[in-house]
Amino acid sequence: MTAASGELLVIRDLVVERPGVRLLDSVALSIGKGETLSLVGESGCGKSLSALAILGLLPEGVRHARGEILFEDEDLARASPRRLRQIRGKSIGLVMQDPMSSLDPVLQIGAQMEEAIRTHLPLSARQARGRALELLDLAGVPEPLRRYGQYPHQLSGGLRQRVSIATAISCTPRLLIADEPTTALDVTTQVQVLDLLDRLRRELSMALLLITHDLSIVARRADKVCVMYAGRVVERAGVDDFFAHPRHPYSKGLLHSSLGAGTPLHHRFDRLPEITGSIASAAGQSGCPFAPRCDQAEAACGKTLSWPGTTDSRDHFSACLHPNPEESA
Ligand SMILES: Nc1ncnc2c1ncn2[C@@H]1O[C@H](COP(=O)(O)OP(=O)(O)OP(=O)(O)O)[C@@H](O)[C@H]1O
Repeated sequence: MTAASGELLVIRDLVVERPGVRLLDSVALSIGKGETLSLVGESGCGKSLSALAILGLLPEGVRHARGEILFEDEDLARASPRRLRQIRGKSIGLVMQDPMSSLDPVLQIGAQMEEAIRTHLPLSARQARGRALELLDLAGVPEPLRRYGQYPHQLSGGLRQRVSIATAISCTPRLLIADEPTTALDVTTQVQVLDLLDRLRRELSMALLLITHDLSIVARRADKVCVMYAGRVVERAGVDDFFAHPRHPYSKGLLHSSLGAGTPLHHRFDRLPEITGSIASAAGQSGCPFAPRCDQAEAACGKTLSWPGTTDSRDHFSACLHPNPEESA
């Protein structure tokens, strides 16, 4: 997993902390050009913080302690605030769960899009207006001219999310980070917004980092998946391989608890246990963070702080001491 292999983004050994607490621990992942990587895991496992670390937007009091974030071979973890401002919005776009938090409620849609566009592109006001209307159209916003003069509260949730997507892609970024982009939307609108992201990814040759807790979205939309637990990546794989041969006990539990009877993804999860207990704030603590909830845990699991995990021949990584039964057979 090197930047030289043509990957767009390579994160290695990323550690993020607040005083006395390690929030992200040895996070490693990579996204190829034009690829969709899904980051999954339950609430508080570090998905959003990983995205914020990429963008150089860690919250106050939270700091990057170690590791590289290579974007097109440039280490963003060591980039200046000025350089990060150039990259954000231009080379890397961000779409958040609640469009109201990225849209300014007192500014007309068009005005805020123009502002975002002119921050990065040397366009006149007239050209920026043309570009904004083009982007609204590209993002499937009906009657772009009318919407242009409206305020965010005058739009439905789905339309607001389309506007924030249109703004995020205004400079044709190479990477779009979408943090739970459909969680606040009804089911039909969710599908439309995911379809839109997929279409834009293909048309603009963008890579997509799709943060979600919904494995059915991962199955349908992603090329690769990265499962996080308590600030660590516990499993990383191509999507087909992940659903056919999940390796980490946490992933297996996650699959089991999220797949209803009759879900056609894979039959083998019928035998897997529910995940009991709750996520431990265990990042950085001694031993496997999942051990307290794992039915395979044994004494060794509590003593393996620096367990590096294993990567099999299909580039499928799992941070578990126990091989799958089929691997050890
Ligand atoms: N501003 C902050 N200051 C201190 N700790 C924070 C801050 N934001 C997040 N954290 C901590 O970092 C850890 C990871 O949080 P993060 O928001 O990345 O989780 P998440 O997986 O995105 O969860 P969710 O699905 O609920 O959004 C949590 O333990 C959280 O309490």
